[in-house]
Amino acid sequence: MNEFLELIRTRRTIGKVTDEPVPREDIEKILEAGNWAPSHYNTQPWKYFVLTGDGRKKLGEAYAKIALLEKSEGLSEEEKAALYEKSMNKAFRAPLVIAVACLPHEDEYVIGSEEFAAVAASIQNMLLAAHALGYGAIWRTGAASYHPVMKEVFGLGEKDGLVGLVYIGRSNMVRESRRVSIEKKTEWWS
Ligand SMILES: Cc1cc2nc3c(=O)[nH]c(=O)nc-3n(C[C@H](O)[C@H](O)[C@H](O)COP(=O)(O)O)c2cc1C
Repeated sequence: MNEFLELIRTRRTIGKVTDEPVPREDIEKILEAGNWAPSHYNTQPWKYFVLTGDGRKKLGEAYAKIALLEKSEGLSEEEKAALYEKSMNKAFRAPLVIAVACLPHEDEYVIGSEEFAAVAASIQNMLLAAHALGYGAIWRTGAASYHPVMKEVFGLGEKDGLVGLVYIGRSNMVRESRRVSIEKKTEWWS
């Protein structure tokens, strides 16, 4: 148990990883961890898109299309091409990208925000599993991940949404992180 608590404590957001491919059996372990997250009414509203190799191209094209739509005003053709390439490369920052979407259940008793909370729990499980397996991982979002183009690329419906793009790979990167003390975050009522 102490080991598990240590794992939670030592997980860090790692944005720089090598190109070394992640074996399928490790990917499946990470997905399995995600799939065991809790969800109200056990709706399990998550959907995973596993992007490796050229499978990352569609994500790159989405980043590039969004960048051109949002940032290309006033740019020369050469600058637009550079912006396209830079944005496309974002999808290739790790050998494995797992896009995690929330597909909220339609039943009227299901609360939409809880569905997204459940998917966040699923992502945290995946980050911990990746860390346990010795990988570096980062949960990325940013304006592009909520853009209609991104939704279209992943075939998401109106009420669905991308909750995170989880980039995973081997890394030697060491990062420190800080937390506000639990005393400042906690009221004890007894
Ligand atoms: C919803 C969400 C979105 C995030 N998006 C990004 C992101 O786009 N880029 C990034 O560098 N980190 C992103 N992060 C990671 C946070 O920056 C990171 O968790 C925080 O700085 C604390 O660092 P630690 O995870 O190493 O403790 C995101 C985290 C969450 C929960």
